[in-house]
Amino acid sequence: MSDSALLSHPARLRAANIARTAVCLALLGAVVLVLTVVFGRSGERIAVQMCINVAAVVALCVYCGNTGIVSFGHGAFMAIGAYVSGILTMPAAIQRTALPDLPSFLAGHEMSLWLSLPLVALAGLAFAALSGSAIARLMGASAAIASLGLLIITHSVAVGAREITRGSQTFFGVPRVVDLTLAFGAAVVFIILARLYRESPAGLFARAARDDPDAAAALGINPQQTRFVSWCLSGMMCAVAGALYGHMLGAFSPASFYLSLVFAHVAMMIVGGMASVGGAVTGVIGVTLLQDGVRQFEGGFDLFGIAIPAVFGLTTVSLGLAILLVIWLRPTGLVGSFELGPGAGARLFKNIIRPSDPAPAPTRVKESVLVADGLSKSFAGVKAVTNMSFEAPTGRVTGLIGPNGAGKSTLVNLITRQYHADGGQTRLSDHDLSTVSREDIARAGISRSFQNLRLFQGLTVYENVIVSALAAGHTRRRAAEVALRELQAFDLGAWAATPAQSLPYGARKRLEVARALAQEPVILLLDEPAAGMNPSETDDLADRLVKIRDERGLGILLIDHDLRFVNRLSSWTVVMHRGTLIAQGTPEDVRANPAVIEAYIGRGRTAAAVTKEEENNLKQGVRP
Ligand SMILES: Nc1ncnc2c1ncn2[C@@H]1O[C@H](COP(=O)(O)OP(=O)(O)OP(=O)(O)O)[C@@H](O)[C@H]1O
Repeated sequence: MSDSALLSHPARLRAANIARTAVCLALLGAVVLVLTVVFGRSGERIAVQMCINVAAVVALCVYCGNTGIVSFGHGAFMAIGAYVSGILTMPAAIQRTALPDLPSFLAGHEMSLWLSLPLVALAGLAFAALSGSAIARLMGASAAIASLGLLIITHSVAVGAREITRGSQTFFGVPRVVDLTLAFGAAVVFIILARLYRESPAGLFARAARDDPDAAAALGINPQQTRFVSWCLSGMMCAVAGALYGHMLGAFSPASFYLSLVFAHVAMMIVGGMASVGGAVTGVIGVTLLQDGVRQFEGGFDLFGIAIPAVFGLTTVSLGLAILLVIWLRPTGLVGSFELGPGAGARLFKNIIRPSDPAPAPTRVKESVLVADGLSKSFAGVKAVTNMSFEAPTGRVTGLIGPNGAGKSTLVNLITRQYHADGGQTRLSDHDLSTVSREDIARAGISRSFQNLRLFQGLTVYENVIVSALAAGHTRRRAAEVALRELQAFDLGAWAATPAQSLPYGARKRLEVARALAQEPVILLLDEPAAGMNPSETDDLADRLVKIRDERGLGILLIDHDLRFVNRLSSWTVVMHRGTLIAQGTPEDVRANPAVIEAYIGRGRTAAAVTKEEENNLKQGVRP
């Protein structure tokens, strides 16, 4: 493969990412310019506030956008940042009056803002690590409520710690050094940081775990760890944004960082769309302009000679209406799940991977054997799998068949440790896998597809595959090569920049197999990869899998109800019925086995009573 082809593909994606970041920056820059040129001093004041809000909401989105969890706790980090920086930068003379009982190690530092910011970031990080060790364990509504609890606790502590914060009284004397240049610069740095994190391996892992924690864990990604990393980075950035906010205000109290600020930021994030940095920026701009526009009319106005009286709370009501409207018309926010700019919806960068780009050569896996030894599992008395033993070596496709409810998927879930076995053992050659974590199964070289599609819906086709290669421990460059190879192997290159959720059904099924293969597994477990495909799509998938089996030498455990598909690929078939092994052998032997015929066709009849037509169907591999 030519170097230029290899280089051009990551380079094209990098260019698309830079262009998307530039779109965010240009959007903010244009609004700031218009505000300052058209409205002068008052416009500049709004622009400073807007830029600080952009920094805060983008920081909030680092957690919320990448994990899918709405946090109400980020006001706590902003408060910490503002108070830490306020204390460190306050002139000593004012400090003696304002905070006479301040502990001596905190007093009289008189630092510049620039010196205080790294300490603010450290304080934010330390608090985030402490709180994150608990909050990162939670998902969804529980995590959101826990974050609200964090906000309430921090607020109470701030009100109570009078020697340090002046309690609920105004904390004054903080140098007002934040001008438009500094606020805009901070917003730019925060946007770039958030974009870099979003596209980094850690950001991709977090987004994958957000979309499907089980599928992410099956790739070796630890969902809790990804939430912790996002929380820490987000908390640290929020603390810095809080410090800047404090230095913009000059005087504040714990109430300045409490519910009204938090809800305003969450509203901005929801209006714009929390899954993207562009969404955060758009939300802040939209809500700020709406609020400032409506505020002009709050004190009453004249409409064609009719005096409209003052409406108290008009700004809040309009914000509430905006949120309702957006949630109703566009639940994912104005920008949606994907970044603004080229690449979104695969419009401009449709052919990120051209069909003409040659794929790097696949590697042959080293010989191993997957051994299931006496595996059992019951669900509330239902024996799903009982004492199942079989082997699936590399270099062979092992078919695993059985009627509905036979226990095939449960068996795969036991091997991949999604379920914990009641008894028995799984080994990969000499490596005992019976007690390792789900993530370690992937690291041991076993990857899988799921019976029901479990793609990362908020990721593009390319991201779905590269995240798998990155999770397998490849460098970014190597992961890009592997992703390119798998996308080509499954004819998905033209859809590289398309959101996975927009693919046609057959392509989605192929993408799940491509994603599993990007781990370069020793053993691949395919749970009904052809389910729902039409005959030509099934044949096409079979051709691709045959090629992969021959080229790479990996072992495949193939489950499917389409016996023609299974028989075409596998040279050894394992048959389950009611959770137990009823036969195994070559496909021909298995087809002639009376127990198999009875399990499939008998339904209470004996093998002798099977009609000629039914027997022929089974022999030809027609789906029973
Ligand atoms: N999480 C679960 N909780 C309770 N029962 C379960 C669970 N998973 C599977 N079962 C039960 O275990 C038995 C085996 O189900 P399983 O899905 O493994 O069979 P299968 O062979 O994969 O079936 P199919 O071919 O229809 O997918 C069924 O009776 C099923 O209802």
